[in-house]
Formats: sequence, structure tokens, C-alpha cells
Amino acid sequence: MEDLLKLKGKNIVIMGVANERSLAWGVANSLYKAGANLIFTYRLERSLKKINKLLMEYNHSDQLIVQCDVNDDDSIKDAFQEIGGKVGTIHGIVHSVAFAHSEDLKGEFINTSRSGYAFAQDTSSYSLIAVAREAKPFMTEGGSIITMSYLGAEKVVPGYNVMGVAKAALESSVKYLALDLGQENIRVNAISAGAIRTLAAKGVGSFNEILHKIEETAPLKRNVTKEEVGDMTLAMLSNLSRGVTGEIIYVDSGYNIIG
Ligand SMILES: CCCCCCc1ccc(Oc2ccc(Oc3cccc(O)n3)cc2)c(O)c1
Repeated sequence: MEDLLKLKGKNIVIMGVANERSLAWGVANSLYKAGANLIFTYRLERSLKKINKLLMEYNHSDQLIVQCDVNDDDSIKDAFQEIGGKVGTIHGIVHSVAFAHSEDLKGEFINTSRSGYAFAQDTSSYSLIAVAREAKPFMTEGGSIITMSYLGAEKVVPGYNVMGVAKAALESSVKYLALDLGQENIRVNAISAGAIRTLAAKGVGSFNEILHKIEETAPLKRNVTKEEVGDMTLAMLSNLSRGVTGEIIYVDSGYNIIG
């Protein structure tokens, strides 16, 4: 049987599994089906507990799980030194990490504090640059880096506010990193996912209205699932997307094409 994906046994780092609803967990399940070897990173102890519980439930034993606080450069460096030291070569990274203060995710954007703006940018956007820099030395066979974005980066979505500006910076960083890393045959792309009910989504005002609007106006007349995001992320990590870099791929039932 032709191996189109060429991901069997490849080492993929997945950052941002908080629980079973996380997009990153949807990605992990697609990657497991393709036979990849997954390494997980987490920030909070409760996420470590959830990851261990999920790995047991889904019968994935003894996976490498490493602590990484993306707001701390030393933590990122230590995490990737540990991962590189244990697996040798890293073939892919899924960056599914973002955060903003809840008061900055509702009401008027003009009231965003300087510290709230900086925190959202540091966690949700700068962290990709630091991760790419620390992982690069271990991506000696080339590879693929994927981050998660949302339509609010490109269009105004009421309530998304400071996270929209952070995702705009993230999407632009994807393109500048694509230029830097292309010569190492490392591709950098974003998956822009439609609204999906995750733990993080609870923090964004007007989330429920958006879900309903998508069902009415998106070309596919339905919302997308983390499994569909997982499968397209798999494709973007795989040999199938070897000619694509610096791109924003929408997995959103086509909602973004509607005016
Ligand atoms: C008004 C927009 C509705 C659709 C939002 C879709 C979406 C859902 C979740 C997303 O990811 C996050 C991640 C962290 C985040 O910050 C949070 C989350 C919960 C609590 C809190 O204090 N901050 C907000 C959104 C995201 O980037 C986009």
C-alpha cells in the first residue's frame, strides 16, 4: 500500500493539549492513525494529568511528555533540548497555544491594557518564533511547523479583540519564519480553524452566536470538528503538502469566503 503521508515513526511535538476537547488532541488522534511518534508539552500540572489520562484511555503508552511554559525562553530551550536529546530528530511541531486575559476578550477593544496586549502577543504569537528557534537545531531532516489561527486575525469578529491582533501577528510571523526556514526544508504554515467548542472558546464573548451564524451562512452549512482540523493538520505535516509553506489554510466549512 502506497505510503502517501510518510509520517510513520516520525517525531512530532504537540504543544497545547489541555483536555479531550482541545484542537491539539484532535491533531494527536489523526497523527496516531498515521503511525507518528508523538511528544507532548504542557504548562500546567492539570494538563499533564489530563494528557496522561487521555493517553491511557486511548491506549497510547509511554509517550514523552515535557513541561514547557511558552512565556519563558529558558523553559522553551530546556524543553526542546530534552526532546531533542531523547528522540534525536524532530520532524514536526504543532503549536496550539494561545492566551489572553478574559477581560480583553469581550467589550470594547479600545479598552485593552498595555499589559494585556503584550501578554496576548507574548503567549499567542511570539511563542511560535521562540519555539521555531529552539527546535530548528533538531529538525536536521527538514520538517513542518503548524500553528493554529482564527478568522479574527484577518477580519473583525466582535469580541475576539486582542486575540485577533495577536493572531494577525502570528499569521505574519508564519510567513517570515517560512522564509528563514525554507532553506532548511522546514515548512511553516497555519491552520485557521472554524469556531469549535473548546475550553479556550469559553473565554471568548459572543462565541455561541458565531457557531449559529456559521451553520446558517457557511457554504457547508455546518460547523467543523477538531477531527477535521486534525486531518488537515496531518496533511500539512505530511509529504502531501511538501510544496506549501507560509500559507494560512482555512478549515472552516468555507465561512471565510463569505462577505
Ligand atoms: C468572537 C469569536 C468567536 C469564535 C472564537 C473561536 C476561537 C476559540 C478559541 C480560541 O483560542 C483561544 C485561546 C485562548 C484564549 O484566551 C482565554 C481563553 C479562556 C479564558 C481566558 O481567560 N483566556 C482565547 C481563545 C481562538 O483563538 C478562537
